[in-house]
Amino acid sequence: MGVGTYGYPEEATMRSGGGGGGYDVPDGVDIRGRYDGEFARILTKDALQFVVELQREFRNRIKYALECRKEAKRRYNEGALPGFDPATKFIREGNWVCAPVPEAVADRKVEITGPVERKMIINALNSGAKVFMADFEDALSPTWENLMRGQVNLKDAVDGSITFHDKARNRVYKLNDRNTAKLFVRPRGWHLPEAHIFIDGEPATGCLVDFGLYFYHNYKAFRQTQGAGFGPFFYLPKMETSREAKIWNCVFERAEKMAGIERGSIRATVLIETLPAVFQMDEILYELRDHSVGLNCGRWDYIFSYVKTFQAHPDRLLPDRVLVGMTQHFMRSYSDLLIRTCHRRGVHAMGGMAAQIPIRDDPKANEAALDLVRKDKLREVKAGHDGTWAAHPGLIPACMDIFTNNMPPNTPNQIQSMRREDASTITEEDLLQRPRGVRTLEGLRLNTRVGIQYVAAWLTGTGSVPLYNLMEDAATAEISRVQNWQWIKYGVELDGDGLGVRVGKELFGRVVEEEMERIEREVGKEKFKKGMYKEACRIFTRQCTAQTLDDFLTLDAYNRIVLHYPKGSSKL
Ligand SMILES: CC(=O)SCCNC(=O)CCNC(=O)[C@H](O)C(C)(C)COP(=O)(O)OP(=O)(O)OC[C@H]1O[C@@H](n2cnc3c(N)ncnc32)[C@H](O)[C@@H]1OP(=O)(O)O
Ligand SMILES: O=CC(=O)O
Ligand SMILES: [Mg+2]
Repeated sequence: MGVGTYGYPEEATMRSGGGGGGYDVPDGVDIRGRYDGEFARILTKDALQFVVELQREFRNRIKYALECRKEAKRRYNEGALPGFDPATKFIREGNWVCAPVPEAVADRKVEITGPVERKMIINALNSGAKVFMADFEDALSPTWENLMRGQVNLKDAVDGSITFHDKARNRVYKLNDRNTAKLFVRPRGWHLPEAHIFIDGEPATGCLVDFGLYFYHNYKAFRQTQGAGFGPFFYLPKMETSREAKIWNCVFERAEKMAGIERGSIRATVLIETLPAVFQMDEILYELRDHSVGLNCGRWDYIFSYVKTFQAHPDRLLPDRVLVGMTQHFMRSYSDLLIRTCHRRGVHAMGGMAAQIPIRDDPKANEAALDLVRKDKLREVKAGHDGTWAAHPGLIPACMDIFTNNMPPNTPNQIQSMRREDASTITEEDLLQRPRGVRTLEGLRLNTRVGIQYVAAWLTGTGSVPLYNLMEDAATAEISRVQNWQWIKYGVELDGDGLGVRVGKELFGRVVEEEMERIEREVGKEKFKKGMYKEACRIFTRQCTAQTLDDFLTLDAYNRIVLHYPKGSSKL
């Protein structure tokens, strides 16, 4: 059987036909995802028309921005280093500030994150965190079911009607009457297509679908109930340049015009999570200055991006993944410069995610994990961050205590009090400094064990998982993948365990075999057989041993989760 653009069977593509099997669509739209009465509440003709308008207006600029990424990659691969752009020095040195932070989101001491799953949305909004970042990105496997259910869930959450009945435990979940977290939504990155919705004969841009449908259905209720006249609020992932931020700014302006609301109503926090973007923080804020509520240290993707950017630089190999933390000089410099930049421009400097999660069955290990989280948060608040991320409700009290007790009393943030002028001396060399540490066989094994299990979960519709007592999502899995690739490509010596062995395809092949056996032992034969472990192993192994590094793990794996109507209703 032939394979279509995204690797799915052509037969399915051809049989899908226009009209999306029941959805009422505007001209130029072909819905190829499964029909569902609930999804039809979201995929209304008007909402789709808005997405179509965004797609038509911005598709060429998005394509151009992605071409620019390729061009930058070519330069880095030829030996260039990312750095500050002399042409935009006037922006970095100018005295402009962003629009004032809306009162509704002035206090962001702890933000919980999680996929747009129904029970988790309720738990997160009730969790006591100041903000909930509902995720279509790192924490979500973008199956048609997950995306559309996610939109339904968010709509119900914004209008306050969301409930969930856990039949197994006979427990009903609903929102607290008061003090629910403020909702931010993170759409996918620019690079991901939405292959279940075709517009003018090509897949829609994933993030325009996520943004467009959410905005269209929720802006009115959101501004009344959550934003005090502002919002909706967003997190924007994986950008590399201010050119990309400018597109988002125009998308926001377009949305505000469509809705007839004031310019600057929509607000967004940009994740600084690529190496090129750390040199563009002022420029990114400048483009979004009327729509900004700050920047966030997306530390996991940032580490991934360090490897990716330096894929052709064998002198910048990473040590074991567990050793690349926020105390490495390049990571600390990135966080310090982000704080200084944000506070100078009058917006939040948000911290990132500690990977530890509660360990239920081992109080001692649980206390040790909590201690690591506390240390990480203490470092963040003392450095000047205005808030941080928690992956699990069980971590919120500890994070909240640390941020509350280490900020000036009764202040929602430290934008004014922690200027961090000392960070103005941070240089390109500081931001690029090679991470220190050793490489071990256990590091290679752990990357492999975690990477395969993560991909297996992702292929079956789960985008964030607990593995070995840590939170794993697309960003952490990317580190495992690219680090293996880098070590194999350059035949690095494992210098940390006294073995002196060099990594090559043969050693990696043995590691994969042994780790697959271990995974089977750990998850049990039944689950192993029923799960997608073998498929995940094929994808992960191919990517780790490829001659040239794939840009994203999830772009390749996405081919495996696209299901076109009427080929078969969803198995996920
Ligand atoms: C790099 C980045 O981008 S980081 C941001 C993206 N990543 C994330 O958002 C990860 C979010 N966290 C999670 O997905 C989960 O916490 C995991 C997968 C790490 C752990 O999940 P589990 O082991 O299932 O958690 P656990 O069983 O301890 O959950 C206990 C309860 O807490 C709830 N819970 C756990 N995490 C969350 C969360 N992030 N938000 C809301 N509720 C949560 C569960 O729903 C469960 O509720 P219940 O008791 O009512 O049934
Ligand atoms: O999105 C957050 C990250 O660390 O990556
Ligand atoms: Mg990320």
